Amino acid sequence: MIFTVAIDGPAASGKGTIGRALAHRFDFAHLDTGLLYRAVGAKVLAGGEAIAAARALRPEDLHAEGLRSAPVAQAASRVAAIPEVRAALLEFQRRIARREGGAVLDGRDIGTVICPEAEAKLFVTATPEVRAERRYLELVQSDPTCTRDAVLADVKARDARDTNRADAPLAAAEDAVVLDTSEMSVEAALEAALALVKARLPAG
Ligand SMILES: Nc1ncnc2c1ncn2[C@@H]1O[C@H](COP(=O)(O)OP(=O)(O)O)[C@@H](O)[C@H]1O
Ligand SMILES: Nc1ccn([C@@H]2O[C@H](COP(=O)(O)OP(=O)(O)O)[C@@H](O)[C@H]2O)c(=O)n1
Repeated sequence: MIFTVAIDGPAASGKGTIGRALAHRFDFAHLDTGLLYRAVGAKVLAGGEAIAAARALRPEDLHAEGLRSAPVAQAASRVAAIPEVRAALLEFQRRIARREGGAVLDGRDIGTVICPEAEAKLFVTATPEVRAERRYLELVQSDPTCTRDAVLADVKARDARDTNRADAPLAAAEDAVVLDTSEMSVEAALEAALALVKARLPAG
């Protein structure tokens, strides 16, 4: 069966949490596409050139140390605005999206550009303040010097860059179901996502 769940939304809205849970539930593959841009961003921070790094990206690069850090997130959103970087990463994502056995991809442009034909599309969002608090609680564990204000500024800067770029900007597909998780528990968000996927799965 070919079945794609496309999950898009701004930073720290809960895309990955929902994506992982759905993939586990239905035994689908899961690709956190942000990791591709983070891996390219990390290579640029290490002195590489963005387009060359994107073209040379290998699956093991997605497991590199430190990809979740704030500086790598900012570098990711800068390289993500370069059309040649996006083009270099497109085929890999499409192949996974349409693989036999089902797939969940989360990112910014899955329902709009990578897989417009996805059977189920979710746009997960929350207020910048709620998202920054969630991300702060994660980041402070590995970097005790990080502050709520700095994380909120990072989230807002990245959202603005991702939304305003010309190529594949962050946007909800017209046929996406919007899930605002600002006042939703993880469990409630998962339940809503699960209901959408179940409704779209072929009967039987
Ligand atoms: N509905 C929710 N309520 C509270 N915390 C959440 C919710 N969804 C996700 N989180 C937490 O917020 C953080 C960011 O979630 P994540 O799924 O990694 O977001 P994204 O993939 O959009 O960046 C994680 O620590 C996650 O446990
Ligand atoms: N499909 C995607 C996924 C991520 N990205 C970029 O990669 C950055 C990091 O994405 P991410 O999904 O890991 O970020 P979080 O939502 O986890 O904070 C984003 O800010 C975007 O600039 C993108 O442009 N397109």
